[in-house]
Amino acid sequence: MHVEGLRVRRGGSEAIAGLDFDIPPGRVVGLLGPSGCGKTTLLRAIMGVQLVTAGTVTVLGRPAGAPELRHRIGYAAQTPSVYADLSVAENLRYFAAVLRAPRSDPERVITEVSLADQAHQEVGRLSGGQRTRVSLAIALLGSPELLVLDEPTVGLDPVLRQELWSLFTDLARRGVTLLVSSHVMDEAGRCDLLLLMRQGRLLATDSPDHLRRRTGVDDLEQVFLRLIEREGTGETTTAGMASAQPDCRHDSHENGE
Ligand SMILES: Nc1ncnc2c1ncn2[C@@H]1O[C@H](COP(=O)(O)OP(=O)(O)OP(=O)(O)O)[C@@H](O)[C@H]1O
Repeated sequence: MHVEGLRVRRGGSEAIAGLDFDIPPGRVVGLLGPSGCGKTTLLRAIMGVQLVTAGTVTVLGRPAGAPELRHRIGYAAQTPSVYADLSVAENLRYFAAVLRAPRSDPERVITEVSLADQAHQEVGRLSGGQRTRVSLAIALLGSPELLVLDEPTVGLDPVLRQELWSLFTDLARRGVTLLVSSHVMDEAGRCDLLLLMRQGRLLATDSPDHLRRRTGVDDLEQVFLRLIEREGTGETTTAGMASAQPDCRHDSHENGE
């Protein structure tokens, strides 16, 4: 994925104020930053559903929003788009048919998001965290090459969060690229690469380990604060827009971008 000179205006102000970065395939990439910093807007631009003021977004070698990308990208928005009056399995079967995903996919993805026990429950009667997982399961249908997930772990207990992050790492090992937004810093440490955003700009694009080394602090929340301080003193330019470093690679990368 390649983003260059991206600018977006929303509600009369600049939600994205000039972004440039690359995401190599087969990584778990965390998009982190405070509420309102532009994470959802960036994800929408990557999905091709956001009007942009300037810049280009290239996804899997095609312009964002190109029709042929529909079957190659899985997207779970922050607000789950699922049918409340259908069961989990019925929702999955419906979306699998729309996406022409393999017939065995609903069962597979229900297990992957740990919803097997709720498969026959109406979605409207599930908890918020369970509904989010239905949305995530839909994004996994058809085994997409890129998964774009907007805050998929909100409302989940630590055990489920851990399970989902293991699933993300597993998928990346199989060559899937994951872009996952979160404002929970303890999740940042699980990513191969972090995009740290603030007020529509990137503070840094780097692996958690490099960021720790660069700032001299271990806790990623403190790393973020350090980078903000440095930005105030004009030091962040070196904190840079580098792509993923060699030591944050997974073993296999089947998908070229
Ligand atoms: N529908 C909208 N109309 C106008 N402005 C919007 C709209 N949605 C978001 N914005 C503005 O765009 C900016 C970026 O919002 P965005 O939703 O991308 O942030 P975010 O980082 O995803 O926040 P959160 O973590 O709270 O979801 C904010 O200033 C917000 O007020």
